[in-house]
Amino acid sequence: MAELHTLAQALETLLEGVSPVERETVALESACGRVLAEPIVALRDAPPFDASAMDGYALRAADAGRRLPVAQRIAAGAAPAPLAPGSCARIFTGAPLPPGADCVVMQEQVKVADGSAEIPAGLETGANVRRRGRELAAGETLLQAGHWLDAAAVGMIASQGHARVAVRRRPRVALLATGDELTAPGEPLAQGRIYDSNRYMLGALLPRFGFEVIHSQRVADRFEATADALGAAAQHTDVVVTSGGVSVGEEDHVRAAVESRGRLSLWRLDIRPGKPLALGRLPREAGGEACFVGLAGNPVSSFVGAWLFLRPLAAALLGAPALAALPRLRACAQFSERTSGRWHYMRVKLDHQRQDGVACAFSYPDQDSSLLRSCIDADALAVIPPNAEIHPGAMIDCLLLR
Ligand SMILES: Nc1nc2c(c(=O)[nH]1)N[C@H]1C(S)=C(S)[C@@H](COP(=O)(O)OP(=O)(O)OC[C@H]3O[C@@H](n4cnc5c(N)ncnc54)[C@H](O)[C@@H]3O)O[C@H]1N2
Ligand code: MOO
Repeated sequence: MAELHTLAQALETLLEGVSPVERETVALESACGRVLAEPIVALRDAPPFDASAMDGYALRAADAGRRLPVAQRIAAGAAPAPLAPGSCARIFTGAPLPPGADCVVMQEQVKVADGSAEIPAGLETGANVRRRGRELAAGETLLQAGHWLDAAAVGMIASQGHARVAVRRRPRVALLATGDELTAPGEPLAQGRIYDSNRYMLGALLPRFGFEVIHSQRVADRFEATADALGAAAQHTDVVVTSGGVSVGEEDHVRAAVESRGRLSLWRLDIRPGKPLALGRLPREAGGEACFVGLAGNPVSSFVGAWLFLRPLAAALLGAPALAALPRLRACAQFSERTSGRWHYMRVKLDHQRQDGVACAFSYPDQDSSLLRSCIDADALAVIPPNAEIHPGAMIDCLLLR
């Protein structure tokens, strides 16, 4: 029997020679979920001027404790005149402080009559003022290349006045589901057949990792059909992903098809689920190669394999090293498990409230790799070493599915 490879060996094989894809420029409105291709450097201080943090009155702190004439009214967006000593200005939240003023008092603390304001004593310089450059100084690096853009990052880029941003293009994937038993959802189900769920599950998961699924099809369990589909799928893609057909049965043609059209680099891992996972490369006629990832057909094997392999592959293709590894969390197991000679990746639900701030991990009761239901609501994979026995209360490593 062929040797079982470790996850680390497989990741090294998969990522060898993989470099980031080209860049493109996109409108900020569609930048969320994309990865920066170059750093964002602050063009200007943020805030760009000293601004009032309250609706109230701007003045010199040294003039506090007196009645001051209200010399001007400054709304947000205005360009104020200098403030003479011994006077104050009506001001609103977000409005620029007039030159000369150094603090703001909230209007609730001020009595106004006949055009002058009774200012309480004891105001400090800087009170209720958002200082220029408090958030960001011009020239400072706001975001590094490789940063995955979330809503906050998109907002910060907008706050610097950029309407477009340089990102990595989405790595392109072709998804092939092998299996004569597979029927497309929506079609009648004949005896002995099942609906194809992997192609839909993977088609939903991969865009979350940053991929663009440009091709998706079912492939019959025949060597020629599999080889032709693999060869064609590689031509315009960065990655070809298959599900099923990588095990040892006579109907499993994927490995032989990869060998005939490209090269198979590694097969079979010491993990459960996902043991028969296969990796390789498929050449493109125009030059270069597509990465090949053959996920085991059991739905959970495909799901777990995608998180363990396609997420780091996306990170490498996007030049986003921070996304390469799933975040780890120690949690307190609330279940028993005896592992085989393989590393088990159990689908668990975490409860962060349960035990003195320690997260508790609840496993789906039936961890068979055919049951995709075990992945619903799973927020982590509990990683249990080979030949181990886990009991409730044991502290275990979990990989967060995000
Ligand atoms: N004699 C052995 N048999 C098996 C071994 C082994 O080592 N020796 N390994 C088992 C393990 S572990 C797994 S995992 C599976 C994986 O096999 P394949 O990758 O070849 O997958 P298939 O045989 O094509 O399918 C397995 C299972 O999953 C269902 N499936 C496949 N594709 C889909 C899809 N798109 N949507 C929904 N369900 C799908 C398929 O109907 C099968 O039930 O092999 C074991 N056997
Ligand atoms: O590796 Mo299979 O994925 O155990 O069911």
